[in-house]
Amino acid sequence: MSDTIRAPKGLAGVIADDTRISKVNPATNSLIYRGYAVQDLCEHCAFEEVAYLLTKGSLPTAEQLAEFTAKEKSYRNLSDNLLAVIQLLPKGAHPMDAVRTAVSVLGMEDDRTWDSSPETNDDKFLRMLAAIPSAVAAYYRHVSGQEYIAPAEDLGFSANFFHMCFGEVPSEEVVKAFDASMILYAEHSFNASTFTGRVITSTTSDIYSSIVGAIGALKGPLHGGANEQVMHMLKEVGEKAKAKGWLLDALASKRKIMGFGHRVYRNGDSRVPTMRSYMHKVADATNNRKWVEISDALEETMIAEKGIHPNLDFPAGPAYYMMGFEIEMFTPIFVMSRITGWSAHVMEQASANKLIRPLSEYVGPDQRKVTPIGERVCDVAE
Ligand SMILES: CC(=O)SCCNC(=O)CCNC(=O)[C@H](O)C(C)(C)COP(=O)(O)OP(=O)(O)OC[C@H]1O[C@@H](n2cnc3c(N)ncnc32)[C@H](O)[C@@H]1OP(=O)(O)O
Ligand SMILES: O=C([O-])CC(=O)C(=O)O
Repeated sequence: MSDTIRAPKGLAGVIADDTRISKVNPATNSLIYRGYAVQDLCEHCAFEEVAYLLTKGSLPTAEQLAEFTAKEKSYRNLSDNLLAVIQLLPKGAHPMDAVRTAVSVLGMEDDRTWDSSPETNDDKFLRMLAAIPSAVAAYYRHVSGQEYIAPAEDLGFSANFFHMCFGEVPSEEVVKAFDASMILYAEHSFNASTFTGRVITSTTSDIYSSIVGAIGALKGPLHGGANEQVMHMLKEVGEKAKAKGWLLDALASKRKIMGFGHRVYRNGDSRVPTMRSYMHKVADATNNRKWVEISDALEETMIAEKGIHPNLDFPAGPAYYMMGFEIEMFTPIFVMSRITGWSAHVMEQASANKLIRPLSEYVGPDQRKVTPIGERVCDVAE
C-alpha cells in the first residue's frame, strides 16, 4: 500500500501530533511547561499554580489563584456514596485500582457525561484534581484499618494530603519536597498514559473515561509503576556495601533496573537533579541517609556499566518512602499530579480532534475455511 507509513515498534521516534503544553528536549536536557522551565516552576510556584498553568495556558495572578484554589478546596469532600464504595473495596487490592475505580465513580456521579465543552471539562478536571487525593487517602486509611480523615479547607493541596493520610502535617521542607515532586510529575508530553488519554478523547468519549484509561496505563512498571519498583529494589539491596554487587548480578541476569532509562532522554532525565536535591532534603529532615546512599551507589555503577541514567522515579520513590508513605501509594501519588497534564491534553485533543486510529500489518495465517466443530480434530495455532 503506497499511502501507508510503517511506524517503528513502540512508535519510537514518531511525532504523533502538535502540542502547546510541554516540550521534552533531550538535546538540551530540558523540560518546559507552556514555556516555563520546570526547575523555575519548582523554585517559585506551588503545585496549584502549575495545575492552573498547564490547564489554562498561563500562570495565574494572585486573584485568579485564589478563585482556583477556593474551588479546588470546595471539591475535596467525597460524596457519601463514593466514600462508601471505597470502604467496600478489597483491602488487598492495589491502590491504583482503587483510584481508577474512584475516578470511574466520580464520572458516574457527574450528570454532564456528554458535555465536553471547554468550561465543563475544566470544571470536571478541578473536581478530579480535588477529589483524587481524598480518594487515595481514604483508601489508605481503609486498608490500614484507620478512620477516614476529612480534608482540611485551611491547608494547601500538598499539606492537606499529608493531613488526610496521617492526621498531621510534616515540616515545611518535607511539604515543599512533596509539592515539588507534584510539579515535576505533572506533565511530560506524549508519554504512554497521556497518549492513552488522548486516544480515548479522540473517539469523543468523556474526560473521566480518558483519565480512567490513563490511570491504567500509568500503573505499569515500565511507566509510573516504576517509582514503587525502585523502592522494592532499594529494600532488596538493603545496604550501601551490597549495592554494586547487587547491580552487577542483576545486569548479568538481564534484569531491568527500575528507575533507569527513558524513551526520550538518553543522557539523563531533566527532572532528576531537582528531585534528587529534594530527596536529600527529606533525608536530612528525617535524619535517614540510608536510601540516599544506596541510590547513589546504584546510580554510579549503572552509569559506569551501562551508561544508562536514572529517571524521575528513581529519586521520587525513596523520597516518598522517607516521607512515610507506603510503597503502593507512590503511583497513586503520581496520579494526583499527572491529572493536570492528562486533563490539559484531553482538552487540547478535543479542541482540534481527529480520531486516532493507526493501521496494523496482518502477519497471521492466510484465509482458511471453518471446519464445523463435529469434524474438527485439532486447530493448530500459528
Ligand atoms: C515516569 C516514567 O514513566 S519514566 C520510565 C519509568 N520506567 C522505568 O524506570 C522502567 C525501567 N526502564 C525501562 O524499562 C526502559 O528504559 C524504558 C521502558 C523506560 C524505555 O524503554 P525503551 O525506550 O524501549 O528502551 P529499551 O528498553 O529498548 O532500551 C534500550 C537498551 O537499554 C537497555 N535498558 C534500558 N533501560 C534499562 C534498564 N532500566 N535496565 C537495564 N537495561 C536497560 C535495554 O535493555 C536495551 O538494551 P539492548 O539494546 O542491549 O537491548
Ligand atoms: O515521558 C515518558 O515516556 C515517561 C515519563 O517520564 C513521564 O511520563 O513522566
